[in-house]
Amino acid sequence: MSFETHPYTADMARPRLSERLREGCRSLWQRQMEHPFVVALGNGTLPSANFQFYILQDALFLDELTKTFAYATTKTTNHEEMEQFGTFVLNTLLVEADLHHRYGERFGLSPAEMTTIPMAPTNYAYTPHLLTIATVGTLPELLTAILPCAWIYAEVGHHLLDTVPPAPDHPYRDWLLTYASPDFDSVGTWIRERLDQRAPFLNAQEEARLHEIFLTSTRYEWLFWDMAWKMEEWP
Ligand SMILES: Cc1ncc(CO)c(N)n1
Repeated sequence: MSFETHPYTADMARPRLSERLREGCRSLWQRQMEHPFVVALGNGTLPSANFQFYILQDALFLDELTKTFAYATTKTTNHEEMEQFGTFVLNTLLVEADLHHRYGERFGLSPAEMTTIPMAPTNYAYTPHLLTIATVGTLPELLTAILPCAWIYAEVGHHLLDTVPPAPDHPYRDWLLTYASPDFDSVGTWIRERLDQRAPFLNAQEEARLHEIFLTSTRYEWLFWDMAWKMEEWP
């Protein structure tokens, strides 16, 4: 029986699954906002070498995130979901890649040149975490693995914009406006809705696995800021 036809019996007193997942790593979420890379990105003091490192790594990351969304289309027969995952594929390529290419241009790099840079260690570990779940995991597992990407960036974007409204000449203004936008919020909101809708059909073991996956992705999101702050290198 599919989740669409099964009666949805939400326990109103209990926080939603997505809230429980975030609550499980609350302090690490808070530490994302306080990471020196994030703070400096927000107030515009981040050295351009760090931002350049970050954008180049993130362009590589987004290619793998696009593939993860593409795999998601194969894990559902619900047309609305298939369409939304397809939209995420396109938007990741068009909206975010456009942002990256504009920054790439500022650094004098063409889109092709941007992909010749090798992945730094953290990126090289994070992306297979997503792709493994995308290929062999269930749809709730996939949704959980990508949720911190969407949710943390929206929270970071809003947090930074609220803390220091960026001046017109803020060097990272476009980045801040992209991730603090209602369009970007809707990505995380939609993923949470779909996951929460499936929550009543998961057993304790399956839910425990989701906590593990969510924590791992959240850890990698923190490490990604840290990678760019330290301009992480291979030995
Ligand atoms: C590492 C990382 N996580 C999440 C996002 C948001 O899409 C991004 N651009 N990069």
